[in-house]
Amino acid sequence: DYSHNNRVNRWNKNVITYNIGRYTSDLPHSTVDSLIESALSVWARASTLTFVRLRTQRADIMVEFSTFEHGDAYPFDGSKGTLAHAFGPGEGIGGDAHFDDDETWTAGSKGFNLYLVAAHEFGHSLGLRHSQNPESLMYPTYKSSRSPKNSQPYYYSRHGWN
Ligand SMILES: CNC(=O)[C@@H](NC(=O)[C@H](CC(C)C)CN(O)C=O)C(C)(C)C
Ligand SMILES: [Ca+2]
Ligand SMILES: [Zn+2]
Ligand SMILES: [Zn+2]
Repeated sequence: DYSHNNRVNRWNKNVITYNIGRYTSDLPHSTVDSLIESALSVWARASTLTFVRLRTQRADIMVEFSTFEHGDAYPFDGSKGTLAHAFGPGEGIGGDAHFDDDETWTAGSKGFNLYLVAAHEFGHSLGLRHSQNPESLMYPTYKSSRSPKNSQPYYYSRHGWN
């Protein structure tokens, strides 16, 4: 299971902060910023959560691109294979989302679509596990064919958020 959940499985607040650290060189910073923001808005729409971006302070969700060994117990594996991972809600590394920068990150259908992968990772950052439903955003395998609109997480509408 790629969501390295710690024992807490929900944030105990509705305003979650995020901070984008090291960027990928595959895309302009502004494009990365907007794809990350769009991926978070998917979850904001499906819950009562609000996401606030911080620039200098440590945030609940630290977003970074890195390769191989990068300071946690889950080193990346070069091109292909694992694309990213994220930690369940909690202090410190809890909530953080890391993207393997040995992948080619795109805003379109080439390489790996950052919006789709980020939406999946932020699901873990909010405490969600994988779904066996191939149409779900939380399906464990990347599928570029998934159109963002029909992968709206129905989770909260069925289970509620708080
Ligand atoms: C193309 N490679 C894959 O499909 C790989 N899957 C992933 O990298 C998952 C992320 C995707 C679903 C965005 C890892 N994960 O669950 C993170 O939370 C493998 C299935 C090979 C592990
Ligand atoms: Ca990889
Ligand atoms: Zn996952
Ligand atoms: Zn990591």
